[in-house]
Amino acid sequence: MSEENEITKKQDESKGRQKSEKAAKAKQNPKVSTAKIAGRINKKKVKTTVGVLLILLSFYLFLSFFSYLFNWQADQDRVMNKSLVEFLFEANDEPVANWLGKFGAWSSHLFMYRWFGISSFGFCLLFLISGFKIALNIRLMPILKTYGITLVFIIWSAVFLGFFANSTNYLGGAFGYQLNQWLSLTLGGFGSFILILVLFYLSVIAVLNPDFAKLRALLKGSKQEEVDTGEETEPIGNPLDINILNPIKDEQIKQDQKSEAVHFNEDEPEDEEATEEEMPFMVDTPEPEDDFEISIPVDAEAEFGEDADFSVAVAKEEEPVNEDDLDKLRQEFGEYDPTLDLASYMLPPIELLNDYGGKGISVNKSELEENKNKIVETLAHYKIEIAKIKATVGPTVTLYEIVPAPGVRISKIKNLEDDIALSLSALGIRIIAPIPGKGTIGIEVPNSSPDMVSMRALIASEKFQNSDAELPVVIGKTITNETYTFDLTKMPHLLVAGATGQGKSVGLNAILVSLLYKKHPAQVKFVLVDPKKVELTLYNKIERHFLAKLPGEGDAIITDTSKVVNTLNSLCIEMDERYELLKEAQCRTIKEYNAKFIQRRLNPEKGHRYLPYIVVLIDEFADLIMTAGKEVEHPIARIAQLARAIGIHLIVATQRPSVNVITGMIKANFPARIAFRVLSKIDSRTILDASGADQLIGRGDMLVSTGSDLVRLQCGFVDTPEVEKICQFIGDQRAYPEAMLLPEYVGEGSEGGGDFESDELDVMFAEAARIVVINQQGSASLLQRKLKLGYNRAGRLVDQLEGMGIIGPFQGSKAREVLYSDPVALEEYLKSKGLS
Ligand SMILES: Nc1ncnc2c1ncn2[C@@H]1O[C@H](COP(=O)(O)OP(=O)(O)OP(=O)(O)O)[C@@H](O)[C@H]1O
Repeated sequence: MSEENEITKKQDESKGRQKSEKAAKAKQNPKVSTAKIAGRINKKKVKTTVGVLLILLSFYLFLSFFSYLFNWQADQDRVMNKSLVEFLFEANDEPVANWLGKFGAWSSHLFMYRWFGISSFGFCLLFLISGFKIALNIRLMPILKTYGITLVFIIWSAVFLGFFANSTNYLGGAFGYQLNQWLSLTLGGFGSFILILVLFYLSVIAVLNPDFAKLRALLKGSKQEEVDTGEETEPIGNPLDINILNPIKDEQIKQDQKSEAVHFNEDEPEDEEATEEEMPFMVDTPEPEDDFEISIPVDAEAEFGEDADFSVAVAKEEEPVNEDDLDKLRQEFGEYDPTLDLASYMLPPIELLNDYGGKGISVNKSELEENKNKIVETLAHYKIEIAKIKATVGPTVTLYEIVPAPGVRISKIKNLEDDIALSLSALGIRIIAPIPGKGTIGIEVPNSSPDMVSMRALIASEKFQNSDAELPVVIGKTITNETYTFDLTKMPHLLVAGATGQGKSVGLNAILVSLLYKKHPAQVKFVLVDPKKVELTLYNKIERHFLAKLPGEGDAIITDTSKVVNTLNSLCIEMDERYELLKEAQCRTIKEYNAKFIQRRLNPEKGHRYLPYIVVLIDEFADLIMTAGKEVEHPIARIAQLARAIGIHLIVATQRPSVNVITGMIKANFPARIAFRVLSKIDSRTILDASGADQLIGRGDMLVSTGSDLVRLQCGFVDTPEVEKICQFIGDQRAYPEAMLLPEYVGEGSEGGGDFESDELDVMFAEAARIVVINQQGSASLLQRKLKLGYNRAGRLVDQLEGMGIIGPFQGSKAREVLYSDPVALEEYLKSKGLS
């Protein structure tokens, strides 16, 4: 009891000291304190106030203008030629006729008579939309566009109406009337009228930018061909106007709040032998994030719809093109926009995610004090003196940063690492000696009541929303409560390990959800491998938007080992094809290639296409290696070695990070690794090349290694129902006709089928042979399409065509050679075999 009192007393004293010190500091440094005061003025409150005032002003002006239309004659004498002050404070006590009093009479006279006449009503609209945007972050209309159109309309209609006025009045206001007077002196009445009409025409062109090509085409009675997406075609906006990829961007995002240090015992030690009580000790308490506000503009679709119909069929309309023609194309159509096929696609709104950690980080001071004392005691036991100790409270773990007393060697502490951990004997203690980049030693101790980090807060964080990464991923929060994001393209592959139940699946969902919140279906595709058959099934709903699969496969999510082998080999073919395309385009990376394609500098007639990133996620890799061994290891190693430049990225997860699963070859190609809690030090070393993952506390506590440094994070939590809602939201939107098809891969067993007897041949053999020869292309996917066959039957037909000498053997990424160039010769051959 007395001990407790003493601690409380000390804390009070330290608080008192803290306050007086802060006051002293503020006096010494007035600049800092002014900045602090300014910081306290909540920007949001100022914005809300300004916005509400604008909305009220718009209603006030609207009513006063409206009243002016009926009462202007009654008030005009009193308002005429008076300044606001003169009018408000005139001796006359009689009320004015305007419904909104003297100020209403004066302001409506100003706008309607002295300025722009009746078109001044347009200002009410401008104040209203600005007010809504500033106060409530609601975009009633596209702001810039509305401003442009309204201001042009106000000026033009004032001039137009002024043309018909005999004196200054509320039609065109003084502006419209005077301008007309001057114009008719300069150009004459008729000339002015023509000029006004010309101005109208120019304004329409400048503001609305109508599509004259389409008008011309309509007049000629010919319609442009429209892009065939296999579904109902929607009006497609001008690609240059579209910014559907970042609907959250200009929404208000609350920033991560910076850590604020709470100091205990801030006095510097008076003598070298600082006692335990006098030890300088600070606690860093990262403040919880405010409730974030985020809304997705619901009018995104409407905006695109407003634009002129933009039907692009570049490849079909133009003959094979050279560079000059491509330039012409670019000028005519603007840049290519890969998202146009699904122009109305909307990113999932943040409301689909739950807010778990709303209350923020809780600090238990007595727990902190207790842990600090234990650390100091333990170190004293090993004769290690401490100059300073500081605690940073994170969501699940508190980091005690120790500055050893002068003369104490860090290596001494490092050598005693295990003993110290044993003495502190708390679960999940990790010692970092020294903390890289600092001369301090870190001891991480789990909090007794950990806080959850919700995915919602991570997605809404400024860092993620403003990330310009190609494949941005937000996965968790660091110990200092900072949001941790990374670009998957830079990793460029990820190895994820963790014992069962430690948060691996949640982590994988967090990665996928991050990408779904930032990317359009045209930009990224997922290949999902789920041998457990239950973890990833939720993503079935987004098959036609985001998934890629082998031709002829029913389900896009792969659960069968043999299909994994085929898919990985197919990805190798895709990789080779992409390298070929990059080589032809003289680009080094997919980013450069796509940029060139968007600028229409690559010819689709030559096989160039926009290349989406492909993220391959393999859950339970150990299971695969056990069943398929080298068959999967080989293509995975190939992709891992080569695929970074062409946009294929692997995320491989496993429960058992043993050396026969994570082999040297795999490890060498996966520099970035994520470890959730594992069961042994050996597992930790296998995955991270360092211990530490065995000391994590589970439930999303994890270590991320990016080659050079190791960061401890608390993984963002996203529950299955949330993922389901996100997939449902995406799945309900318009989709591509089918999942992205990967290149066809015919397994080794089915190569070089040998000769066939004619009664063994498929009944569609002759038909298939004709299709192959007419198209001069020997592929199963062609037969599948033309004959509407399943993948297996088309594959068998290809074998038979090869066996009968109509097409050549399988050549990896290249199409098979067709050995008959002439349909007549083929018919003769078929006749000779009795097949025609
Ligand atoms: N980031 C997190 N924050 C809070 N709790 C978490 C977090 N991640 C996981 N958990 C808790 O741990 C439980 C197990 O997580 P998860 O299903 O991801 O484990 P797992 O490692 O994938 O297990 P398995 O390999 O058996 O599927 C979750 O149901 C949840 O209660």
